Amino acid sequence: MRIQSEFVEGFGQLAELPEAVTVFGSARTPEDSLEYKMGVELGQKLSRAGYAVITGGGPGCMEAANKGAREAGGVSVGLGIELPFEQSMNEYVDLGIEFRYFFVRKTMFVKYSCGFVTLPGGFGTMDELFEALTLVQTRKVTSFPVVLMGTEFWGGLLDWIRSTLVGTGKISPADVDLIHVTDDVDEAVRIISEADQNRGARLKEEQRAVRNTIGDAQ
Ligand SMILES: CC(C)=CCNc1ncnc2c1ncn2[C@@H]1O[C@H](COP(=O)(O)O)[C@@H](O)[C@H]1O
Repeated sequence: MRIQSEFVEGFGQLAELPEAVTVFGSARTPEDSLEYKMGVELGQKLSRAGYAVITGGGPGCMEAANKGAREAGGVSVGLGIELPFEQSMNEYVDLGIEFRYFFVRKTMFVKYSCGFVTLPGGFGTMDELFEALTLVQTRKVTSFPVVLMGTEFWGGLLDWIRSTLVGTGKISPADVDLIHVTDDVDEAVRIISEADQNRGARLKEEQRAVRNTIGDAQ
C-alpha cells in the first residue's frame, strides 16, 4: 500500500538523524524580507546548538531555515510534499524526502524533532502549529516546546486565544503557556534546549524509578 510504504521509507531514512528541530513558516516569504533573515539566523543558531533543522523543503521561510543550517555546517533536512503544480525542493536541502500525503509527512515532523519553531505564515503554517499544540495539550507528545517567532505577527492571534478561547472556556488558561512567543532567535534556541535538558532529566528520573522498582522486587 502506498501510504504504508511512505511511512516505512520515511522512518528508515530519518532514523539516523541527530536530534532535530522543525521550522515552519510561509512558503511565500520574500528573500529580501526581515522574516527570511530571521529564518536564516534561526537555521544557523539551531545548527550551532547541535540540532538538525527540518523544514517542509519548500521556498520562503523553509528555504531560509535550510539555508542557515547549510551555512552553519549543520544537517539541513527537507520533508517535501508532492503538489499539483511543479515545484522542487529548495536548493539548501541536503537530505530531502518527498511525500505524497500531508498526514504522513506531518507524522515525520513530530516523530523526528524535539520542538517546533514557527515563523509567520498562512494556512499551511496554522495547520502545522495547531496540530502541534493539540498534540502537546493532549499529552500525545511531552516536553515539546512550540515557539512562535514574531511578536507583532502573532500578537492578534494570541489576544484572540486569550480573550475568546480562554474567555469562553474552550481551552484552559494554562494551555496558553504552551505557546512561547519571541522576536529573539537566541531565546527561541534557549527555549528548545532547556526543554531538551528537562526531558533528559525526566528520562533519567524514570530510569532510576524503574531500577529501584526492579531492585525492590529482587
Ligand atoms: C508558493 C507555494 C504555495 C508553494 C508551496 N510549496 C510548499 N512546499 C513545501 N511545503 C509547503 C508548501 N506550501 C505549504 N507547505 C507547508 O505548509 C507550511 C507553509 O504554508 P503557508 O505558506 O504558511 O500556507 C510549511 O511549513 C510547509 O510545511
